[in-house]
Amino acid sequence: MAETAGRFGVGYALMPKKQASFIQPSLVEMLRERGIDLVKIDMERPLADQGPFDCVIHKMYGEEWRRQLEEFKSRNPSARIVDHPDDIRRLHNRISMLQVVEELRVEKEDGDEDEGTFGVPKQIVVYEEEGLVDRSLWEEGSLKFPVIAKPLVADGSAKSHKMSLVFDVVALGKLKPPIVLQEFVNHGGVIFKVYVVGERVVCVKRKSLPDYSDEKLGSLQGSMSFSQISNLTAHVKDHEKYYESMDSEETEMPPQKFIEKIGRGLRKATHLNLFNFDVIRDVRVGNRYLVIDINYFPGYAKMPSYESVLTDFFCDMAKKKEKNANVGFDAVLSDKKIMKLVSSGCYSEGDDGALPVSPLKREDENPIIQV
Ligand SMILES: Nc1ncnc2c1ncn2[C@@H]1O[C@H](COP(=O)(O)OP(=O)(O)OP(=O)(O)O)[C@@H](O)[C@H]1O
Ligand SMILES: O=P(O)(O)O[C@H]1[C@H](O)[C@H](O)[C@H](OP(=O)(O)O)[C@@H](OP(=O)(O)O)[C@@H]1O
Ligand SMILES: [Mg+2]
Ligand SMILES: [Mg+2]
Repeated sequence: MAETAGRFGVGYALMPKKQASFIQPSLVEMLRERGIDLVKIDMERPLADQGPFDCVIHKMYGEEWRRQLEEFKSRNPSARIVDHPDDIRRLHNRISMLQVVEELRVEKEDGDEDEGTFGVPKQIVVYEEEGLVDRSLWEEGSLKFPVIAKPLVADGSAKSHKMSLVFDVVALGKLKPPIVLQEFVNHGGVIFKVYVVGERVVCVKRKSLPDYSDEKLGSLQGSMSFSQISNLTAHVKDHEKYYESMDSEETEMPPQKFIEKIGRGLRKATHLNLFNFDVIRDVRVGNRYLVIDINYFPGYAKMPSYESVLTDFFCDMAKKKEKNANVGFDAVLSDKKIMKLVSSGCYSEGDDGALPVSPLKREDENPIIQV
């Protein structure tokens, strides 16, 4: 790797399809200009022998990979792992995935508009086939049809996205546990996909399943299968055009501050930096928002301005690294190093507090040790 002094190295471990969608030349170039080098990790060699990396990003699983990360971290304690397998694992089970939402509390601040409330749809998990025809589920009114049947395991496999909208008990009996039965909530045919990248929260609209009126339901039987209906899959080539069409969609966006508070609350609760969550607005209660899905390391390239959002994320990390490298030593960075930091592009003149120490500012305040 080229001269790394003053640069910030990011190693990535992604499956080929994910690498093709996420590591785009536009991202590599924008990062390079800001002093950040994206380097592919060779999965055939020990991670700890590669680098140097200030940060490792990944969407890989398995005990061997976890061991590699731990070995790398033990030899590079100041490097960041984004994100830790233990924190990602919670999202691989559709019950534990949404438990963090149920436990989340969001403070209403003075002056906040009436943002509404949030939660998750009613859902149960069925582990055995006999549980699928247990009349008590329906007689107590704990759930009502239609329900969405979702695989309990959300591990990124095609199988984990295979779902069905179930209209009656006969269709339930054909499902294969373990399975989550989640109440279908009419939401106006539009879903809000909320991308979180560190402190950044970006909400976009996507097409979703349509609403089902009572009379329509009266004529429906059995079930309807679908998969990744709100993902911008290959058939949507022109993302920009798609977003323009969705912008003209009259469904109102949720209050941005409210969504940001939920996104930042989930980030704090899960310790994750790279995820998105799907939100639907319950048409029965205009300002009731339900989180139905949380995804680790989603399709960021589908997010408008993904390059600059990801670049800001890595630049924030690079700034923190420089600050940490100097905190406690009252070090004064030489002008040369300051210039190198500024030239690396992650800092700009006048960044308030961005530079670890500013000799001019610090000298004004109090004598500090020269290094
Ligand atoms: N409780 C619900 N009520 C109404 N529609 C729902 C509900 N749950 C899911 N859907 C619809 O089904 C789609 C897929 O559900 P979900 O997002 O849970 O699946 P997924 O396979 O994890 O999707 P992704 O590609 O986002 O990972 C949603 O985008 C939405 O259109
Ligand atoms: O439209 P988005 O960005 O939400 O689509 C994502 C989807 O939400 C999941 O994150 C997928 O990952 P898995 O759950 O692991 O399958 C992403 O697939 P990927 O191949 O990009 O990782 C979708 O892009
Ligand atoms: Mg989803
Ligand atoms: Mg998902």
